[in-house]
Amino acid sequence: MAVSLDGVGHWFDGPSGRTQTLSDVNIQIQTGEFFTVLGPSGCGKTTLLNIVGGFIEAKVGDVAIFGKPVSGPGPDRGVIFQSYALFRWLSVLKNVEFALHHRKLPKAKRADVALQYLNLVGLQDFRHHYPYQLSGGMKQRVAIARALAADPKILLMDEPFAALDSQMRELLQEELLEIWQRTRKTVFFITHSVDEAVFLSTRICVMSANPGRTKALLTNDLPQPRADYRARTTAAFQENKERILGLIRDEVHPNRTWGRLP
Ligand SMILES: Nc1ncnc2c1ncn2[C@@H]1O[C@H](COP(=O)(O)OP(=O)(O)OP(=O)(O)O)[C@@H](O)[C@H]1O
Repeated sequence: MAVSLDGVGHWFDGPSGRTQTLSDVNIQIQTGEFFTVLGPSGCGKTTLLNIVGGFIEAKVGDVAIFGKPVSGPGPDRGVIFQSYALFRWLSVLKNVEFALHHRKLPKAKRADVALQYLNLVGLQDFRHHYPYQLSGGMKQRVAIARALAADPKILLMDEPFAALDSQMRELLQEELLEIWQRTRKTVFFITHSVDEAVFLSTRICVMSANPGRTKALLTNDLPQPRADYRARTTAAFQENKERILGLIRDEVHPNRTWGRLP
C-alpha cells in the first residue's frame, strides 16, 4: 500500500476559534495508482496533501507511506505545487540538478541526468534559461522534471495546473499522463476540476465540505492509454463526469438560499 489514511482528522486553532478541516478521512492508495482528491474550495484538500507530505501532522488517525507511519517529509515523496516553487537564482538545469543531491550520483553525472529529465518534459533547449525567462507552463514543466529527478516513489501534486490557461493545462495533463504511463509512479493529485480528475485518474475521491470527509471513492474506468484530447469527447468521459458533478454539486450548493434575485 503506497498511502494509507485511516480515520484522519485535522483542525486549525486560531484567534477566532477552531476550524475543523478534515474529519474521518479514509483513503488507501495502491502502488502505481493515479489517485485524485476532488472537492470544493476550502474542503481541506491542501491540508490533506500536506499531511501525506509530512509537512503538517494529523490531529487524529493514522497516516502511513508504504506501511511506515509518516513522521515528516522524505525523499520517497516529491511535491509539485500550483506556484511552481523554482529557485529563481538557478538556471533551469541547475534547478533540476538540485533534486539530484540526495541521490548517490557522482557530481559529474548530475548534469547529464538532469538533462534527461528536461528532455522528458521537452525543455532541454531551455536549460540555460532562468525561471523569469519562462512561461507558466514551462515553469511547471521544470517543476515536474525536478520532482521526477529526485526519483520519488510518490508524486504529490497540489492543483499543479490551476494557474495555467486551459490549452496549456490540457497539454500538461496529457504530458503528465504519458509520464505516469512510462514511470508508473504513484500519484496523489489534488484538484477542484472535475474534467481534470476524470481525464487523469484511475481513482477519484470526492470530498465533502466543512469539514472535509471522504464522501465517495470512485473507480475511473476510462480506457488507457488516454493521453489524447479525443479521450475527453467520449460518451464514457461525459458519463463519469456527470456522475461526479452530481456528487460535487450537492456539496457546493446543498441548500443554497443566496445568489437569487429578489
Ligand atoms: N494556517 C491556517 N490556519 C487556519 N486555518 C487554515 C489554515 N490553512 C487553511 N485553513 C483553513 O482550513 C480549511 C481548509 O483549507 P485548505 O487549503 O486545506 O482547503 P482546499 O480544499 O485546499 O481549498 P482550495 O481548493 O480553495 O485551495 C479552510 O477553511 C481554510 O480557511
